[in-house]
Amino acid sequence: DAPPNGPLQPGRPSLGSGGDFYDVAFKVMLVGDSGVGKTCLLVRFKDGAFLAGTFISTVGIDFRNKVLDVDGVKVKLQMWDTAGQERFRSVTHAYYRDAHALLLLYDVTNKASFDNIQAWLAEIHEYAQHDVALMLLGNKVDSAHERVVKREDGEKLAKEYGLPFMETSAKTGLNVDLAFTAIAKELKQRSMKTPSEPRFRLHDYVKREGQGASCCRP
Ligand SMILES: Nc1nc2c(ncn2[C@@H]2O[C@H](COP(=O)(O)OP(=O)(O)OP(=O)(O)O)[C@@H](O)[C@H]2O)c(=O)[nH]1
Ligand SMILES: [Mg+2]
Repeated sequence: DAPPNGPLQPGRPSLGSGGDFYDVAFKVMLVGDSGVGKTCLLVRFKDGAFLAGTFISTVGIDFRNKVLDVDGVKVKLQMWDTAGQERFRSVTHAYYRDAHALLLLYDVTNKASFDNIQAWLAEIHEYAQHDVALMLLGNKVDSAHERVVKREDGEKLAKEYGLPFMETSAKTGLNVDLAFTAIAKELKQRSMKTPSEPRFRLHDYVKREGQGASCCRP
């Protein structure tokens, strides 16, 4: 139900089919290995809750909407929660093309999910728009004892590919709102033709606002 993302018309919000008013809408897709916490991250952001207990793997693709107020502009994020399982890959490939932003997740307690990031990036390169807004997230940082991927490893990989990076926890909520807000700010800025406004810098914003281990480094 998202309208085409034409120029903003403040004061003339669109009415979504769910009865939600918004000025501009974007599609954000979550990708990464099965079990890294994509669905939990989305549920945490949307409902402020954590899905503990039995892991229910996503089948195909799922949708959730949320309207955010970004500096006085109502930004609707239509969020696509993809299945990480290999057997659904052909289903999710079809959605990449329409995504304005991608959140690429790995699980800091699962080395394989981190090692697979490069394969995910290759897939993104193949199927997504070349200018898609992309952010790397290392999830489950609440599980300190099970951690096998160091924060520095995530930072290094992100730097190598020029990606903004944060560690998150769907369980505690750490940096979850921030990740989606940062993406919304970036997309809003890109869609607005106001050269007078200082350019929003996703990298700097995430670095400045992100919480976590950065507090403890020298
Ligand atoms: N400790 C901890 N557990 C988490 C976190 N996020 C998710 N989990 C757990 O990890 C498991 C997988 O989470 P999901 O969100 O369903 O994973 P997914 O990436 O959507 O997996 P697929 O749908 O198969 O692609 C569940 O048992 C969650 O409870 C987190 O931040 N911390
Ligand atoms: Mg899922």
